[in-house]
Amino acid sequence: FNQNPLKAETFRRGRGLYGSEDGSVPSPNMGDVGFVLLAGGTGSRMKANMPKQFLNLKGVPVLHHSLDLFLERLPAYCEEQGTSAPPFVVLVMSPDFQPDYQSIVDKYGGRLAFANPGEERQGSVSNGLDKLVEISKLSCQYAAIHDSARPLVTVEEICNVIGDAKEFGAAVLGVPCKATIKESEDGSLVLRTIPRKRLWEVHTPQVVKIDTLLRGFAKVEEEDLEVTDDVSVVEALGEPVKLTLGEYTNLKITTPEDMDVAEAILEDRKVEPVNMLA
Ligand SMILES: C[C@](O)(CO)[C@H](O)COP(=O)(O)OP(=O)(O)OC[C@H]1O[C@@H](n2ccc(N)nc2=O)[C@H](O)[C@@H]1O
Repeated sequence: FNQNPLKAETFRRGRGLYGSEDGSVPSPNMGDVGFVLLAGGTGSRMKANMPKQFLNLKGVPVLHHSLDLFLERLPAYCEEQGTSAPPFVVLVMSPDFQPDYQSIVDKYGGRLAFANPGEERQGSVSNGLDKLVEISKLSCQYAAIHDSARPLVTVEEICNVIGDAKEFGAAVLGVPCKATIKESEDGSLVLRTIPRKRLWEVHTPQVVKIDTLLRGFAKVEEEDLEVTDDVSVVEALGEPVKLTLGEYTNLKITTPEDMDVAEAILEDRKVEPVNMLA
């Protein structure tokens, strides 16, 4: 890599090796894509006095990074490209915090709506999806579900994953696993090692046809399956899910040290975080 700066750069950015040859970004029509932004967790692993989506990341709450992206930066990019912007964002948030965010909902009149969280992430997605179907009056064909705990996702990644969902019906951002992963039955002894070249760590947004998601949720409920992400319900139906190469930087804030890493990554970027409540 030292002798080949281009390859080193490609590797660092996670692009090119597995992604489009020329590194071009598609400009899919997003006029039929609704976003469900999940901010309904309690963040117990963070050991903070408030849920992690409200912690301060480079001057603004973690959640605001995604709100600004979905409500401002992505629509601006779509306009620049001459394509339709995503028309709706559903913000899944505890009723305890909704009054603090009502002014943003009012500001984006009709484009942004609240939904209440479920007990688990899956329940929050289901509530968000119902709200999206209600406010979009069936005009959205696709749902892009995003964890507010992933504040570093980029416009480029979103365009790529939406482009793939339009082609395959469902797509998920992810990166090839860097670590060797062991499976254990009892949490003590190794059962086996899963060949690393088959493993991907997946991120969000996960973009799925709404009608497929609704069918998948019905099946998951019927068979009492446990799912920790959204495309799992598509897998449960036996339908294809495209892996869209994302960036290693799209990390999920889970434990305190993730905040420092996220802050350092943001330092490197030109985007100035915006306080959406200001
Ligand atoms: C979808 C993936 O990101 C793919 O890697 C993960 O599987 C998600 O894993 P997870 O353990 O559910 O991650 P968490 O960080 O606890 O939650 C992800 C996001 O869902 C939201 N969340 C969680 C639980 C819940 N009842 N309602 C929610 O809206 C959290 O606020 C967070 O923004």
